[in-house]
Amino acid sequence: MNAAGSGPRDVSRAIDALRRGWPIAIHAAGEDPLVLLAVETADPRSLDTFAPAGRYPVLISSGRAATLKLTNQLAAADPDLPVVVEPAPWLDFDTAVALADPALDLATPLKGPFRTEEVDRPRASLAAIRLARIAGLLPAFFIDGIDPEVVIAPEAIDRHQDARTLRMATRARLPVEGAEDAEIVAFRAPDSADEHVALLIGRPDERPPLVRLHSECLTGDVLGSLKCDCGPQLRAAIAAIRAHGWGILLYLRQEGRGIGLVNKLRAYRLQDQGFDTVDANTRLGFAVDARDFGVAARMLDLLGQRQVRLLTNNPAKVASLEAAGVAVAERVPHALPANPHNERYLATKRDRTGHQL
Ligand SMILES: Nc1nc2c(ncn2[C@@H]2O[C@H](COP(=O)(O)OP(=O)(O)OP(=O)(O)O)[C@@H](O)[C@H]2O)c(=O)[nH]1
Ligand SMILES: [Zn+2]
Repeated sequence: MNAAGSGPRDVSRAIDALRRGWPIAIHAAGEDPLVLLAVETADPRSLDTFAPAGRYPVLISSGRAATLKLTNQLAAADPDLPVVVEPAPWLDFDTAVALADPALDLATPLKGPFRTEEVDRPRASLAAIRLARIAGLLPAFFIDGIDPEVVIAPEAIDRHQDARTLRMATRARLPVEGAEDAEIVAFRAPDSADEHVALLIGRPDERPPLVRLHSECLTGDVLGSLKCDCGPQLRAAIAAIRAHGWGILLYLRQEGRGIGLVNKLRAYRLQDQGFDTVDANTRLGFAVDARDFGVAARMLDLLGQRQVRLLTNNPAKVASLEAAGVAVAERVPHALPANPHNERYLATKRDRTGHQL
């Protein structure tokens, strides 16, 4: 096996490989390499090439394992660690897909029984689950197959996600509805495809800016989805900043609270089956909120702002921005009227994720 790649570019290669259905390995210091093939992008042929002897344990996230009631054999295990499902004659490709993808949980009972074991390469396993999220894939892998070309270290993923590499790319005037004097500033990091933008509204004065951190929501922002409150919040933020006199709207490319568009739509499909927004994320195997507001702090820093008034109902956003070095002088509530389609979503945010609505 090649030496573990250490540059962030290797992470881009690893993400690309996983999305194409090619194996990669994660090699943490002091552990054996963990060879991975993403279940979502594998097919029976690539699995056969990956594991010619037909032995392929499956690595799934802790949340997914708990959903499938596969954690009870692991009494002493760390509840946050991913879980390995041991090979079994009935663990064929389709069954592995059913382990990975909750879409059919209610329709087809899972074959079994399955034996699970604690991961013996905890750092690489955690990094694998993280990488799946960054790649927008389901967090489940066939493991221990043939040596792949791309090998990365967990630290390379940290560096890949490091907000300090973000730079201003360009800026221009952008008159928008509700703020005709706005200016847009685009930010880019060398190793990430995410292009974040800031909308600067009004003329700075001695007061801290009114700031909104808006996480991308294609369905709400662009298509007018009524399932969430994003679209109205986006427009109301521009109006509130204008009314305050000046401020900044950060449009962060953190679709689906950081799990990506496809995984968010998978969560919506689970919500169609009756699960709420919190349980849907857990069933998929993700954290309830996978966002990192370090990017927002870095953007504010590059714009010369270290103290803000923050438009949000989410105290976790305030805490995470402060942890990243931006002082929040005041939290300004940003609640909008509910509609029949987002009533339950807003109630879940209030009751389960601490939103002050
Ligand atoms: N995973 C997932 N993401 C969702 C769902 N509904 C909306 N989102 C995403 O949640 C994000 C919107 O959250 P925000 O409005 O920025 O933040 P918040 O945590 O609700 O806090 P506020 O600042 O009070 O609005 C966007 O990235 C949406 O795509 C859902 O059901 N599941
Ligand atoms: Zn939304």
